[in-house]
Amino acid sequence: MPDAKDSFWQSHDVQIVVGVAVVRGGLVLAAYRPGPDGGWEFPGGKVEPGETDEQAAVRELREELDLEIKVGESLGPGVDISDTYRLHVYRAVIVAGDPVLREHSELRWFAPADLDEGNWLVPDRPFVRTLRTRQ
Ligand SMILES: Nc1nc2c([nH]c(=O)n2[C@H]2C[C@H](O)[C@@H](COP(=O)(O)OP(=O)(O)OP(=O)(O)O)O2)c(=O)[nH]1
Repeated sequence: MPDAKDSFWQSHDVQIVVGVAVVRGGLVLAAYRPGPDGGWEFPGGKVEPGETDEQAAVRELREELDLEIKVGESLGPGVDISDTYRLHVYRAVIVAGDPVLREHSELRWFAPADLDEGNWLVPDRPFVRTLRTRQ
């Protein structure tokens, strides 16, 4: 029998935020989210109703960076950002364009060995570790 806690979780919609680890020439693209809760993050954003993670990733990178990408493998299980948001991260390669700075304060290409998860948003850290150790 499900108890009250189970039915709460079952009825509770979790919204997915998709992050994209764009890899080019062995380097990973990081974007700096400004503000008091800022830090390095993967470009991306919230998946809209009716969209797949992949469609959201393509749309967000077009909007945020003017970049056309091809989405690849998932970097691992989703990580909770809060009670309502969960982060999914995928690898991607560039199909066309160069990243244009629009919404972040900085864009930087990191060699995997130089990735320091301590400077990243907390939910991103397991994915950053995966990139550093399994490039
Ligand atoms: N884009 C992105 N957001 C992340 C990452 N890690 C992480 O905790 N977040 C959080 C920050 C935000 O609270 C939330 C995503 O919000 P967002 O502002 O990027 O989403 P969005 O582009 O759809 O924008 P909006 O709904 O505010 O208009 O997820 C990450 O790697 N990339």
